Amino acid sequence: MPKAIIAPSVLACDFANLQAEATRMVKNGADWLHLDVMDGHFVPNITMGAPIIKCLRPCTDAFFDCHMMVSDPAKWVDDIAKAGGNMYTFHIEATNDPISVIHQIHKAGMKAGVALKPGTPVDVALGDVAELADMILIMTVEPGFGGQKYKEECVAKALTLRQRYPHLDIEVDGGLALDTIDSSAQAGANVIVAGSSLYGAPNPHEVIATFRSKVDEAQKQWIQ
Ligand SMILES: O=C(CO)[C@@H](O)[C@H](O)COP(=O)(O)O
Ligand SMILES: [Co+2]
Repeated sequence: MPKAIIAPSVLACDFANLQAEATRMVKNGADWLHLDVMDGHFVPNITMGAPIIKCLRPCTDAFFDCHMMVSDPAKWVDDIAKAGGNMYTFHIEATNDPISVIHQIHKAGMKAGVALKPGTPVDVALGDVAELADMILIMTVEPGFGGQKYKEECVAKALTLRQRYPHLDIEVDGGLALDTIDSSAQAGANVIVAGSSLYGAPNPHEVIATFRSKVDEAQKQWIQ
């Protein structure tokens, strides 16, 4: 059964101390690091790109979960692969040919994720996309900024996916915290991204452990 994977979003960290802030979460039990790449075009914000990911790569062995909020997903695949990205998750709204982008990502040696904005119906990810992708990301806020309010209505999409694809990694991203994790866990999401609720916590280790136990417990209902 898919196991809980906790992926702190470094978007909420002190970027002046990116190395220490990233490794701090790994020491606190994080499985992955979630790196939000924004191009100022697909979303109204600019964050980091391949040069920063490349600098961070020697600092940790953690799996780099690259969330690509970019208008041209095919354009950055090779750069992110060379920089040390492990998962390349692009937005389905940004391409007419998600299948060829998935193939390009695999050819570059990365896992392929496909992200859906809150207003995008889950139907676009069913069938070939879910069968070829390594992960589907259900956004629970509008992409572009950390610290937004969790949109609980989005988790119905995770439930649809989990019922059809018991082994698929399903990620949720946006507003995940101790008071919102339950609905995502119950809907079958197993990869939990959290920025503000982890970097703002006095005890990130406990928050990560709680996320993990809630997800692992909820996953038991889907498959043994
Ligand atoms: O992709 C995004 C925002 O576009 C996220 O990864 C956020 O960075 C999550 O931050 P919180 O909502 O947990 O503060
Ligand atoms: Co993200």
